[in-house]
Amino acid sequence: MQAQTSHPSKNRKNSNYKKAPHRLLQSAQKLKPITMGKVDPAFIQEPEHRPRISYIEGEGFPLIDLSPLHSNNGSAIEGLVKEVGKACKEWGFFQVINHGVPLEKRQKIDSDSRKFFEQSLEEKRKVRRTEKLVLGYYDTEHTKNVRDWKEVFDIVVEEPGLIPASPDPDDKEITELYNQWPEFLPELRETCQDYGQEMVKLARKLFELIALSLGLPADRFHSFFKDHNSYIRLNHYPPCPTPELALGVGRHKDGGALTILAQDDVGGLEVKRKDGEWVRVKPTPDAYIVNVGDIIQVWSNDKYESVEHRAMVNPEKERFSFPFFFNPAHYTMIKPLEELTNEQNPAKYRAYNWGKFTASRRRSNFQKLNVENLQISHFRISD
Ligand SMILES: O=C(O)CCC(=O)C(=O)O
Ligand SMILES: [Fe+2]
Repeated sequence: MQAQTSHPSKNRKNSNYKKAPHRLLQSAQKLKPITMGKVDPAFIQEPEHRPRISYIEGEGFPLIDLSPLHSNNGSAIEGLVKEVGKACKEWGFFQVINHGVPLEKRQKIDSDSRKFFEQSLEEKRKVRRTEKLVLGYYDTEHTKNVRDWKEVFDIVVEEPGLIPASPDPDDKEITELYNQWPEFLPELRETCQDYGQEMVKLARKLFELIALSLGLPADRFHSFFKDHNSYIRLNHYPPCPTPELALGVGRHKDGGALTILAQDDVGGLEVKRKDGEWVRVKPTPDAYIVNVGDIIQVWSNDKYESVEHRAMVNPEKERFSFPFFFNPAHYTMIKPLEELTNEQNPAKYRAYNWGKFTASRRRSNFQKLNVENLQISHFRISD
């Protein structure tokens, strides 16, 4: 299937929001967003970043059938590699079907997440994230200093997760990260572990396709992920009475290597197309949404770019999504691959340490800093 860019006005749709019923207002109040009849200003986006209630559905958004991976048909695989390369270059995002992840694993994480988030705040806060315990439940995340209309639960796929204790380059201490599991839902542990293993398998296959699409050997990236530092996030976006002012997740790029997202059938993910338009990714049953993270951008020396995205909220329906963030080992130095640079196309980035990069990002989760959090652009070599 081809990635096409069609004219935005052709795909414009009205989502026809109705007034939020009182009952839903109450459920949204669990996040305590409404003070004195007004939405807490912490959630309100600057006017230029507010979502549009009428949106463009990205009809040209690439949908890639991975079935050739399960056959031994060389020319079909070649076609697939081309499709992946084109999608990475033109969108930085694509959906995959026939990916080999058993549907039951996805259904299980979906149903367990629903059970988890419907518990009282008091129960969920028993497994809440703190500065020391950085995994678990969290409902006050901010993206670019505006609060997100969501609650999340974070899990590392391989335990213990290892990250530097601080962003300070001279501090060699490594922190071990352990998952926190809720007592009221003991099966969540196995569900997430199983799902995580499936995601790792899929991510490795996708990396083989990405490597081939860059003219590299299929296994070129594998060694970076030997001690991978990947995690799963369960996202719950409650109904929001003012979806025109707030976002479930504010605009951002993913800092890791590759993200694989499962979204439910409500929809809300928007991707910034290369022409600058925000387009909505239409939910496709049992498809996964894949996006290039900042690390692929650096490895490929900007051939594939990490793209901004955000999640809209809905006045009537709650929404769930489950991103899997595939990240290399903390000790990995990220820099443009030598095979992809030469005199005409010199490296555009200085090498940086992945663990220190995440440690710096984590610190800004807990302290309101006046500076922008660390970005790959800070390592860009000026022309
Ligand atoms: O929920 C979504 O659709 C997007 C979530 C996302 O981008 C993230 O958690 O990084
Ligand atoms: Fe994201």
